Amino acid sequence: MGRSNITVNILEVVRVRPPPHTVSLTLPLTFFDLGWLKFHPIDRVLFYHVPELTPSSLIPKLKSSLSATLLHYLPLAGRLVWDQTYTKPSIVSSPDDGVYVTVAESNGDLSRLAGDKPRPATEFHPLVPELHVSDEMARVLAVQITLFPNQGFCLAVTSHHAVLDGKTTSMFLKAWAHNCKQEQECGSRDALTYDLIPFMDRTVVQDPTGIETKLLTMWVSASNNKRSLKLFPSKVVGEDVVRVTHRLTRENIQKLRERVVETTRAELHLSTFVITYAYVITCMVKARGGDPTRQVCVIFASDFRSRLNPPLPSTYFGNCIVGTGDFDLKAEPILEEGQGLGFMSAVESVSGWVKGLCSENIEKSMLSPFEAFNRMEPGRQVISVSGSTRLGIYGSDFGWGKPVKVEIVTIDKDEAVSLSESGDGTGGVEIGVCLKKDEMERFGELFYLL
Ligand SMILES: CC(C)(COP(=O)(O)OP(=O)(O)OC[C@H]1O[C@@H](n2cnc3c(N)ncnc32)[C@H](O)[C@@H]1OP(=O)(O)O)[C@@H](O)C(=O)NCCC(=O)NCCSC(=O)CC(=O)O
Repeated sequence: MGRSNITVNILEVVRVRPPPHTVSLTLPLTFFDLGWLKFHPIDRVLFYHVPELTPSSLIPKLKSSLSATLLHYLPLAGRLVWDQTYTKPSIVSSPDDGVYVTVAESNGDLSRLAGDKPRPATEFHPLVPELHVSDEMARVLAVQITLFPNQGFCLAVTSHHAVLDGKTTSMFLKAWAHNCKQEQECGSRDALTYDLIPFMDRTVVQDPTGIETKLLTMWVSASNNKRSLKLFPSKVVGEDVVRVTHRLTRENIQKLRERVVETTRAELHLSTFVITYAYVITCMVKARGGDPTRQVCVIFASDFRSRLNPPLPSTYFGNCIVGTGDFDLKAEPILEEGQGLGFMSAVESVSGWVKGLCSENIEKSMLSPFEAFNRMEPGRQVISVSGSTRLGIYGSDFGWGKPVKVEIVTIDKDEAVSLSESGDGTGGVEIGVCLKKDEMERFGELFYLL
């Protein structure tokens, strides 16, 4: 693979504001948001293949449609603030705020970057913008547009995880894409459809047991009794880490599902997500190998909008996700050889976690990571999911067609895998994986044994 000679030159950094006369806004964080306060931002890159595109036809349209979209998504133009006199952080947005947009140009090969084959993980880093974060203030969203002359462009969105979950980010991207496409096709914009207009009333989030206060106490004590928005330090991604996209077709998933049904009479939840994640966990644990008595941390986030009683609107803006899984899962049953025993064990675990999702467990799920991550031995394998199989991210057509590929860049920081519905709309799943090269080779060999 060799060292990369891709260059990315920054042409400009501009602040895109909402339309004039927009009001100021303050939106407090809820306990769902607070759980993610110090987690690294999520960097997504959407690649578009448009060889005939010129910068003058792309950049002004993306900027003006972003401005129009911010009218509905005002918190994204703003800042997260937490000074020493506020009990909890809030998002504030004033008319002078805006989203920083970086415009860049690259000599890279878009088809290769947007392909599936092994690529150095670090090659994606110059494509994503920085999100400014200090003790008192954090930007909420940053955007980078990188042009690949005669090939197309990529759009990177870096979002603060205490403000946006996957559902909110995908809703915003679809709204922005809708506005941009309309502007090109009709020279004007239709109103956003109901499903793209965010619902911002925070009073619908109930917290009868005071999860918010407990989380705030933990964050303050984790920062030497200071109120600080500083993020946890991120792991440096080595040059030996590669990014690969693996795919399961709808038929592959069905074949795996039948294998489970033939093996057990247990009533399992055999959704696309359960089969896919169990398969990925099996390959990850086997690719790492090692001491069979070791423990593995396996987690994923679930969307609780429809799981709360009463449910929240599906368009609720902010985080409404809860982490689930097992911090101390035994590797041994997953490492079992023969008759797909390891896979069966992983399916039973993931199925059990999904079936067990209920609002009564929210407090435990929100608070337990603090204790668990403090006591885990260094180097424990941690498997987690970024994105999801039903966010519809490939629907983000800004007027130049659907993205040819979407990557979640930040999975390389914490050995997460990214999941998304396959871009071709055939019901398969795309799985983004970042591992050291030798471990990735073992993962690939196991994955394609199917
Ligand atoms: C917990 C889950 C992952 C479990 O998924 P499952 O698919 O197993 O379970 P489920 O009950 O939702 O769906 C089971 C079956 O119901 C049907 N079904 C359910 N919802 C559907 C929908 N919207 N459209 C079509 N079918 C649907 C399907 O037939 C599916 O089976 P079948 O699948 O076989 O057709 C999911 O419910 C969930 O919450 N997903 C969203 C997670 C999320 O938001 N992640 C992002 C975290 S934030 C993050 O990571 C950062 C970021 O992204 O920026």
